[in-house]
Amino acid sequence: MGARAPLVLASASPRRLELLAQIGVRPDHTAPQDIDETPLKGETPKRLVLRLAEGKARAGAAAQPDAYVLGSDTVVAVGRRILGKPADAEEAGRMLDLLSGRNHVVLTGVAVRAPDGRTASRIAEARVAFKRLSDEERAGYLASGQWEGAAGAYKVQGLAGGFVRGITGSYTAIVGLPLYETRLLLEGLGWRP
Ligand SMILES: Cc1cn([C@H]2C[C@H](O)[C@@H](COP(=O)(O)OP(=O)(O)OP(=O)(O)O)O2)c(=O)[nH]c1=O
Repeated sequence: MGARAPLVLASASPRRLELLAQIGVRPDHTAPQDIDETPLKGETPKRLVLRLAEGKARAGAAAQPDAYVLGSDTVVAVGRRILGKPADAEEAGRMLDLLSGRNHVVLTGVAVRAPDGRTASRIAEARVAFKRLSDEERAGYLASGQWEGAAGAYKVQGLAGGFVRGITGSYTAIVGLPLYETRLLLEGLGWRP
């Protein structure tokens, strides 16, 4: 047996590191990948999160081919719209207006590339019921700044937890890294801590 292969988390998200730590997985390092997250014309949310998760894993592997590389991507799908991270407070407000009083789906794609080049990926999702926001709640949430860096302009693990009436599916998919699927992928490709 050769030396143990390192694990690289191809992400800038501290939440993803925390989630991995929760199941005892500690990447040797993180390598954020700055890839274009714009959906292709007609692309479904599922295809988008898979493409981006695989793209992040592949880009990370280009820099470190001897490592296991983990990439993931989260979007919110409401009706036929796909919501990524808002660029500013104005866009965040528009996203909150779309979510207010409706159900939506959060999807996270996760991909692992092994040192031998095999890649495996999965999608996890959650259905989220969001309360109708009053003008005061909307303004207060925008002022909190917690919308920054979150798909759909909210973080269920913060103040917005108080807006969520119910969740069906994977909670960790909403926070950015579905732990069940991630564990299956790492184990399936032979990664060992
Ligand atoms: C809906 C929701 C999203 N999010 C976060 C998870 C993801 O980090 C983020 C979606 O953005 P992503 O583009 O998936 O990830 P990122 O930009 O944070 O990190 P990287 O691309 O480098 O891996 O939204 C929450 O933390 N809580 C929530 O309730």
